[in-house]
Parts: sequence; structure tokens; C-alpha cells
Amino acid sequence: MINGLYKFKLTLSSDLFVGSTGTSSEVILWTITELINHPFVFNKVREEINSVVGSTRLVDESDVENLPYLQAVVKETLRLYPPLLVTTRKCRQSCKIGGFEIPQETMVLINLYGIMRDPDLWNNPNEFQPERFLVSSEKQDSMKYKHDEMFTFLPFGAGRRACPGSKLGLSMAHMAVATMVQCFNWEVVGDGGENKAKVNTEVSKGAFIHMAHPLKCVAIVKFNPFDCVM
Ligand code: HEM
Repeated sequence: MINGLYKFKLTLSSDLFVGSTGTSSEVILWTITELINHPFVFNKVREEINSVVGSTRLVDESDVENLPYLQAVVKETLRLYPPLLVTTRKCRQSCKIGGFEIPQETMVLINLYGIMRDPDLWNNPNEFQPERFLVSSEKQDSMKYKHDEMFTFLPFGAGRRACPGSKLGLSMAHMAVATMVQCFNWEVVGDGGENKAKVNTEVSKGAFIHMAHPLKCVAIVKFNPFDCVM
């Protein structure tokens, strides 16, 4: 028989495992996809990494704070492709939303994907434009910016039940993408090396953001950090 503490540990472990692995790998997959589709952005990320890291060592976690463009690229990917498309909340009291009466205790679905592609909140909402997140640190630290982001940029949800692993998830995504850009060129299978083929970014149906057509590409070594230490 499963006792209470064991059941709690099992649920916690599975929550952490399911909540952390799938989400982080989706962000990495979608970021590489958008970078393949936007070679100009890809080159800008690589130039930023080269200018900060140089050409003799692998990018490191401590470099990320000096890579604002890389951070903007991952943020823009999270806006367009939040791994969890919706989240849920139970209404603690009756309320009215958009003219609809919502009785107390009703479970509501919050469309994170829809909010982050809402044309009333974002310019060119369906376009991949990392520059929209390149704002000065003063602006980012301002109360207004933080307040606006809390209601518009929601890949990690919001409030008391927001994702507790957001910093770890972001850190993994930054490091994985930075390494993949620094060390490899990426070619879509069937491209013939011309770098013109686009990856199909259609999203499959469901609560999670899976690609409807799997990404098929080849990694070609550009920089081998092991050559430097030999
Ligand atoms: C980029 C990666 C990740 C994304 C986009 C993401 C996204 C989310 C979202 C949208 C929620 C629901 C929040 C809400 O309803 O307000 C959530 C909850 C959660 N996430 Fe993440 N997550 C990521 C990585 C992680 C990691 C690395 C961990 C653990 C190490 C984790 C653990 C959890 C847990 C335990 C919850 C449930 C929190 C609760 O119900 O109070 N997540 N995540």
C-alpha cells in the first residue's frame, strides 16, 4: 500500500520530471527552428557569442549575462511557442470576464499562447522579432515594465502558482542554444546546402506545443572546443 509520504514524494518527483524535461527541450527545439528560419538572427547570435567568448573556448554559464541578444532570442521563442499553451485556475469568487458571469469554484483555462499572440498587446504578434525584447536595463527594472510583462509575457504562468523552475529552465535553454550556435551550422535535410529551406513551424493540436512536422536537420561542426585543449 502506498503511504501518504511516499505518494507525496512520487507526485513531487513526477511533477518535477515531467514539468522540467519536456518544457526545456521544446524551448531549445523551437529556438533552433526559428534560428534556422532566420539566418540573419542566427549570425547575430553567433557574432555576439564570438565577441564575448572569443574563439578559443566553449561558451559558459557566466557568459550569458553578457549575451543580451541570445536572451532576447530565447524570450521571443517562449512568447511564440510557450511549451504549455494553457494553464488553469479555480475562481475563488464569482466574477465577470468579458461579459460572462463566472460562478465561484469554476475551473477556467487561461490561454497563454493566445495572450502572447494578441495583436492588442504585441506589434506584429506572429513575427519572430527578438529585438522587441532588447530594452535597456533601466526600463526592465522599472515597475511599469515589470507590471506590463506580468500580464502579457506568460510562458511561465504568473502569481503564486507560477513555474518554480523558470530560472533553471531559462538557464538550460540559454546554455544549450548558445553551445549549438557556437559549435555547429544547421542545415535542413533536403536543403542541398543552400541554406534556403524553411522549417515548417505548424503546431500540432493539444495542450503542449509540439511540432506538427518534426525538425529534420544536420549539424555541421563549425567550432570544436576539444581541439583547443589538445
Ligand atoms: C523553459 C522551461 C519551462 C517552462 C516554459 C515552464 C512553464 C510552466 C508553466 C506555464 C507552469 C504553470 C504556471 C501557472 O499555472 O501559473 C509551470 C508549472 C510548474 N513548473 Fe515549469 N516550466 C519550465 C521549466 C520547469 C523546470 C526546469 C521545473 C523543475 C525543475 C519546472 C517545474 C514546475 C512545477 C513543479 C510546476 C507546478 C507549480 C505549481 O503548481 O505550483 N518547470 N511551468
